[in-house]
This record gives sequence, structure tokens and C-alpha cells, in this order.
Amino acid sequence: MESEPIRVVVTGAAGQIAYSLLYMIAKGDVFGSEQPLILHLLDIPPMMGVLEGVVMELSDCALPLLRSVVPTDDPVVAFKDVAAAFLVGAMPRKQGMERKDLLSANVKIFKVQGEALDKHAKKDVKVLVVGNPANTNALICSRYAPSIPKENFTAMTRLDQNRAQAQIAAKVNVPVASVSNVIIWGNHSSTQFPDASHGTVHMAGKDIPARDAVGDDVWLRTAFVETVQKRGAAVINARKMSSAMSAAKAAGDHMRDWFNGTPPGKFVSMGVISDGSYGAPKDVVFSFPVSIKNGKWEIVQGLVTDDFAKELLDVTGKELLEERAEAIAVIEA
Ligand SMILES: NC(=O)C1=CN([C@@H]2O[C@H](COP(=O)(O)OP(=O)(O)OC[C@H]3O[C@@H](n4cnc5c(N)ncnc54)[C@H](O)[C@@H]3O)[C@@H](O)[C@H]2O)C=CC1
Ligand SMILES: O=C(O)CCC(=O)C(=O)O
Repeated sequence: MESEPIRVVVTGAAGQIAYSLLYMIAKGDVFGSEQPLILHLLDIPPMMGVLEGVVMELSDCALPLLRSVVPTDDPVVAFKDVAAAFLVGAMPRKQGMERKDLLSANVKIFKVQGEALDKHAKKDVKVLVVGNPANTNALICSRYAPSIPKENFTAMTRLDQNRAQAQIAAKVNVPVASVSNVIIWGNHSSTQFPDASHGTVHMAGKDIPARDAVGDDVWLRTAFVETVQKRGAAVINARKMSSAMSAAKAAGDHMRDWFNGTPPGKFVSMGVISDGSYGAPKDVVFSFPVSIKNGKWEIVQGLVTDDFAKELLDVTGKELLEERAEAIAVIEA
């Protein structure tokens, strides 16, 4: 028997990330090849003409799983009965800006959308915030949606994880799928800590520690960390626009793993509400290694962190506390 369609919303649906993401979702890469979908597309009123073109293209893709498309500039319509929400719509940074410079412009969007999710979405909706500053936007969104569990609001650091695993694969000269369990700790910002010390590389038929495969601890603590921290800015400098194709792919990876789970012994990084694990501040959205089962994530416990890691975890945690205070001030002003 065929499954009932699920409703999935993508905000910022006329923008550049959505242009790649919508196709991936609609063809079944995220929710599976047996799951029919109704796509809700939210953007702001001036973008309705562009959105009409996106709707035409989705129709012209002739995708069997896509049952209907609901384009709108009304958050009430957009969030009605959705089971999954990709909150992409927000201003992207330009050359020379830090992501937190977007805070005052973007955080108000996430208050409004939190309120709309609270009233209109399914109570078990899974929310992925992509719009920057993603961690703090996710926190604010959750605060304004008190009837939905805090665990259902997550921020995207999967692009950083994918970037980190790609750097290691290139260094060791293996396919990227051979690299696992590289962690992104903290904020999706230049203070994030990409940590390969628990990572593995599949070589000669077995998983070996990434540190042994790389064989260069200095590189893992310097060039590797800095390249991943600054990769978003490097793409902006080259493209004059921020990452879009890779961001869409990462958003799909994040939501697919959240719905389908992670294999035994493997973990992924997600910005989730912090319970203070690993000395992170509580009640900020902090990126941790998580394992996922039956649609629920759990922070992987018991990983040993050395002094170098503790120092970097502290820096990124402090930045998240500052962002939280700034966001609350903007919203309450
Ligand atoms: N977490 C991550 O790893 C990444 C986050 N991003 C962030 O994703 C966001 C979107 O990036 P792009 O798609 O490249 O930007 P874009 O400018 O191409 O598209 C953004 C879209 O959002 C729409 N929008 C603005 N306010 C809205 C609102 N209140 N409701 C609904 N839609 C609204 C705009 O009209 C526009 O169509 C940016 O904040 C960017 O910094 C981008 C890449 C990676
Ligand atoms: O760096 C930016 O602000 C652009 C988008 C992004 O968050 C990223 O590429 O990681």
C-alpha cells in the first residue's frame, strides 16, 4: 500500500540553496524513494514572481513522488501540518562579514517562524535551521514554539562535517565515503572546532583512526582546523556568493539521517540544544556528535577530549553565549 504524502516546508524557497535542495527532496533523496511529498514553499512577497518560476520548474521535472506544491508568502499556510521544516530563508553574508553580523537582520525571522510552527505544524515536526547565524536562530525559533519539544530544533553543521571529511579524504587519498566520525563542535562560525581525533578512515578492509591515517598531528591542529573554519568565507571570496549546492546537499544529509538513523558505531554532527555535555554551556544550540535511532538523536558520550580540544570548545561556547544575549536583546528591543 502506498504511504500517505508528508508535508515538507522549505523557507527561502526562491533563493539559491533552495534551488538545489528542492530537487533533492522532491526526487526522494531525503525522505526515501517510497515517500510521496507535498512541498510548501515560503518566501517573501517581492519574491513571489521568482517562486512561480521555481514551481513551474518543479512541475517540469515530472517527479513521481511530488504530489503537489504550495507556494506562499504566508507563514500560516507554509507551516500548516508540516512534518519537516528546512528553515533556509534569511539574508546571507557578503565578503568581509562574519555570520554573527547577520544576527540583527535574521533573528526576528526566526521568532515569527517559531510562533507559526508552534501554532500550525505537527507537534513532532523536525526543524532544521540553515539560515545564519544558524545555531542562535534555531534557539530563538524553539523559544517561540514552546509546544514543540526543544529536541526538534536543530542547526546545520553538516556542511562543516562534510567539508572536514573531504579535507581528510584528500589528505589520505581515499574516497570521501571512507572517512567517518569527524566531529564539528560548537557554533557554525569561524570559532567552530573541527575535530578529527575520534574520526576513522576505512583502509585495507578495516577502520583505522584518522590520526594514524593522516600521520600529521600538526596539520590536524592547524591547517585542517583553519581550512574548515574559513571554508564558507573562501567560497564567498571565489563565487561572490555563499555556498549553495554544498549547503543543500548537507541539509539533505542532515534531515535524511534524522529520519532514518545512523549506522551502529557511526555518528554525525548536528547543532542541538545543549545539556552541558563536554563542558558546553547549557541552553544554547551547540554542535555535538550525535547518534540517531527511531527519529531521536542522542549526544555521543564518553569521548575523551584533551586540553587543546577543551580550549577550543570553550571559545566556541563563549561565542554562543554572546550570540544568545545579543539575540535576546534584539528581539526584546
Ligand atoms: N548553516 C550552513 O551551513 C549554511 C547556511 N547558509 C545560510 O543560508 C541562508 C540562505 O542562503 P541562500 O539561499 O544562499 O540565500 P539567498 O539570498 O539566495 O536566498 C534566501 C531567500 O530567503 C528569502 N527570505 C528572506 N527573508 C525571508 C522570510 N522572512 N521568510 C521566508 N523567506 C525569506 C529571500 O527572499 C531569498 O529568496 C543564509 O543565511 C546563508 O548564510 C548558507 C550556507 C550554509
Ligand atoms: O559562510 C557563510 O556565511 C556562507 C554560508 C555558510 O554558512 C557556509 O558556507 O558555511
